[in-house]
Amino acid sequence: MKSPPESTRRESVHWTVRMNRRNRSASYVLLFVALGSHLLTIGAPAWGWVALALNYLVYPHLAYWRARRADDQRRAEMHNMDADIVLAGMWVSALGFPLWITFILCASGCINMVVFHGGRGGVRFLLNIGVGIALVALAVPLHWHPETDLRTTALCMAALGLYLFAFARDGYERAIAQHAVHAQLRGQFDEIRSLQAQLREQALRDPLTGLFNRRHLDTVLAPMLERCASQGASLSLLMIDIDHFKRVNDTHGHAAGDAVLQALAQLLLRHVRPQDVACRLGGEEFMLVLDNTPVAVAAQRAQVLRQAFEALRVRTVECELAATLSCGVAACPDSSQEPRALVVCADQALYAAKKQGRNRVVVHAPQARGF
Ligand SMILES: Nc1nc2c(ncn2[C@@H]2O[C@H](COP(=O)(O)OP(=O)(O)OP(=O)(O)O)[C@@H](O)[C@H]2O)c(=O)[nH]1
Repeated sequence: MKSPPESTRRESVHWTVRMNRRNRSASYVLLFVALGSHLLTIGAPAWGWVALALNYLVYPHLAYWRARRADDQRRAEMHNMDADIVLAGMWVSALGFPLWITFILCASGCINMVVFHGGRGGVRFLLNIGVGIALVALAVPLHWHPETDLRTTALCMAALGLYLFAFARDGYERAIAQHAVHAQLRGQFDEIRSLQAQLREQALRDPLTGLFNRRHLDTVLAPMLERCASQGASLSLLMIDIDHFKRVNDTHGHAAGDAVLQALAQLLLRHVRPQDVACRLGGEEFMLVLDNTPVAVAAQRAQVLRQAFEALRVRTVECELAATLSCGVAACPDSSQEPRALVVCADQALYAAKKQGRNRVVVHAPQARGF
């Protein structure tokens, strides 16, 4: 993979590098004071002070500089943390394992490792501290000098307290930031879900009339028929077509035709029950699925609809329109129990209604009945 250009690399600093720089610089000043107090007590030679200044005042900046320049900044920062602990191991062993100093260096190093590596971080900490001790042991014999004076002990306590405070504050800030991101994601997720629901609804609706479309009919008809069959109930289809609709368009324009289609859709919605399904199949063709309705009742309802539409006046800006409809009725189980066949039966009945002069209801049956 191509690494980002030098300028971009400089500007974007990984959050681990940024956070550790701040924490390392601050806590290392505290450690400089605490360890300096101990060096003062034991009368350390000049090179001890130089090493202390290099490690606790200069090294944090070198570590940051190195990680920031790295191609993989996070990885480089993890190596910095390894180096922190190796150096801590060298200090505690060189000083004869003073208990308080050993405790604060080990506690802070171990916490860091576990936070970034989980349980394995504990093992990594032990390996690194062991390497530090071993390096010193290779150079000088190890000795045992566990005591620190009161001043150094108090400074160690203060340094550890401040380190833990800074650490906890970082954890708090990260938790707050994560909470904000989580809330934002939840908001976006809810929005996506509501858009999906809208899309699903739109995919099933005819945009002009708001009625269901043929796709929805195909989805619901088979299960409705199955339920009726299992309950021994009837289900009726009303296939409705506006008569001479082309004339409406040709005479009054497409917008007037649309108004008639919408008026019929409203009429159908006023006449259906919640369990019925009203669809626009396309053009000027509509379908009503009347749940749990025997054919005779369906024919009566179709007749009521036909009359209501005939009496309806559709007002547009330019004119007032009237139209009629023809309707074919087919019922389950009378005509068929199979969805497609039942639709074909209703279509045949509609065709018969048109053929018989329009503005009428025809029921599909072995002996077709007209009204
Ligand atoms: N305004 C409008 N017209 C439409 C729409 N969809 C289809 N049409 C028109 O509906 C008309 C249907 O005409 P035909 O299929 O010949 O039927 P018809 O004139 O109603 O004649 P019959 O059904 O035999 O009584 C055509 O002129 C189509 O252009 C629509 O969404 N809006």
